[in-house]
Amino acid sequence: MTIPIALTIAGTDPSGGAGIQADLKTFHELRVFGTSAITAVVSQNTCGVRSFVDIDPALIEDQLQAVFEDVPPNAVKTGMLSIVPAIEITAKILKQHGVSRYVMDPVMVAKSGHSLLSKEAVQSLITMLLPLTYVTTPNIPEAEIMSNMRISSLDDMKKAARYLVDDCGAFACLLKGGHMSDENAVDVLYSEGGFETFSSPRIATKHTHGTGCTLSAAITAELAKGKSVQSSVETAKAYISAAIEDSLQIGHGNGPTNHWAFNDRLSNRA
Ligand SMILES: Nc1ncnc2c1ncn2[C@@H]1O[C@H](COP(=O)(O)OP(=O)(O)O)[C@@H](O)[C@H]1O
Ligand SMILES: Cc1ncc(COP(=O)(O)OP(=O)(O)O)c(N)n1
Repeated sequence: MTIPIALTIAGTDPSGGAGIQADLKTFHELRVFGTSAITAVVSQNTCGVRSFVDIDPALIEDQLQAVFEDVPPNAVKTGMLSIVPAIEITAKILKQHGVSRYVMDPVMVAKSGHSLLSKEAVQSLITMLLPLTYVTTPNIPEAEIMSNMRISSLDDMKKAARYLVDDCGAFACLLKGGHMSDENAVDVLYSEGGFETFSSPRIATKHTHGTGCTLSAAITAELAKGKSVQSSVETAKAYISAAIEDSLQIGHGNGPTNHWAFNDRLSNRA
């Protein structure tokens, strides 16, 4: 039996809702062997980010080489990269190992408002990593910064997604609509010259900590199994929708999503 392996390169969340912790839970639930390289140790919980320390770039590189030499991943995702050297090293390793199934979640600011990416690093994300990206998953504020466009409608989302692919070199862009206020949460996928939308009822809850991390990890897990971009996004959208619908009232702030919900629904259907 071939075991699909996914790698997440990201920061931590000791309270378990976002970052590396959310990614590994998602890989596990989708039956993919999860590996990780830590870029920053972040002190945060459901109430917000308190502080973080960037990991020495040489140690990020060493973690990545340790994974690639021993348990080479079928797909890779990045979350919080925070500083330019972390981006440079990631780009170098992705190229060195010929990684094609790479998902870039351009993490910039946590929901609590704390910046997780330095200002200088935004441009490096665009010039060094977007051209290597198979699927990028910006939310609306991230897509506005990356495309330098104002996004307030579905048409604007389409324009920005097209720009990140046609002008910046990603293979596909899933622009997430979680920050809009429509009745449905609509995400727009642009790839190979075509658009597809993925819609789910907007759930009235404040417990959405880690939704972006979880969605991009689910896409990565499905890509690691060899699924197409469209199929991976479809499964990931079902995973995050169930996880938000059954989200957990843990902690005093924005609680985490529920990683059991997707498989619970599948087993109830069986
Ligand atoms: N209240 C909600 N109800 C249903 N789906 C949501 C809700 N909020 C976000 N989503 C979905 O969760 C995923 C993450 O979206 P978003 O919140 O935009 O990302 P981020 O966490 O990076 O800010 C997307 O698929 C989005 O459509
Ligand atoms: C270490 C780390 N990485 C990313 C995030 C942002 O996660 P996201 O899924 O966008 O969820 P919120 O934090 O915005 O709720 C993070 N918080 N920590």
